[in-house]
Amino acid sequence: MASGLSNNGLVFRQLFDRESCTYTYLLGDAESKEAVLIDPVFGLAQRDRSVVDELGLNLKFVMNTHVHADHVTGTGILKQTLGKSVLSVISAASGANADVKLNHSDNISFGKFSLEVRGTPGHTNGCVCYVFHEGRMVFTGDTLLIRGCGRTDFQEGSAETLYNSVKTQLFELPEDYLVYPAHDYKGMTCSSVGEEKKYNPRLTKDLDTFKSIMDNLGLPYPKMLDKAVPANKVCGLYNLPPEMEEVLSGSKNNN
Ligand SMILES: N[C@@H](CCC(=O)N[C@@H](CSS)C(=O)NCC(=O)O)C(=O)O
Ligand SMILES: [Fe+2]
Repeated sequence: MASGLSNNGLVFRQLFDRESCTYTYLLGDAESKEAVLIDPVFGLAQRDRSVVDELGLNLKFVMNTHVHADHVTGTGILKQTLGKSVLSVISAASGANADVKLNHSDNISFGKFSLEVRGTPGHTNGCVCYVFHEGRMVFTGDTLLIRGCGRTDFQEGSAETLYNSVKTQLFELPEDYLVYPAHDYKGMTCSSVGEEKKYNPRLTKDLDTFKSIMDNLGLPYPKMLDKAVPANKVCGLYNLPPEMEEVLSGSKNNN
């Protein structure tokens, strides 16, 4: 195996979308070549596909942490271009369509590795985090951001539920576990459970203060909200904005 590609047999890449500031994560087993992709973005499906191909991996699962509101998922288009052996994955509680619908404490395996599913509602009802114990990492979606957390003012959001999810499901993990969120807006790439327990300006507060912070974030709604949520309930393949439909018909022609 070429050096620099893997660590203890793990292949790991953090990929970024400049438009929505979304992180997509590729995890693979260098031995069996099985891999998973977490939170892909529609417009970057070709990039993701190239990385997977160049590293000699075979995607087994394309997974989402939740129904995203700010971008269309790349799940459907990747499935369409890579074939039926690639399975889409999201939580059952999300209410979205997928090949595999996860529940709390399920496991997703790729080669000799596996991800533990933890239900972490609050940002949305169907949010889950993926804990990768072998790598001492957790993929937190929009539940826990670096020095922040997902907003709770749409998509069934509840500040109290999110607070309890973080405290019981994430802050109980070992402090050295690295935190990999679905977004960062300030150029940060990863954190750790210990750092967030100590420095997160929202989640170090008591519940009432947290609720008041969340009630006063004053964030504009994501520009894509009305288009992204319905599209993401069906793997990002239907009810797409016209410019994305064009990409999709292109991908069919290229098959
Ligand atoms: N400006 C962006 C949307 C930014 C935003 O609302 N981000 C979400 C995660 S995507 S659902 C969020 O929870 N942010 C929390 C925070 O504190 O920033 C756009 O228009 O797309
Ligand atoms: Fe979100």
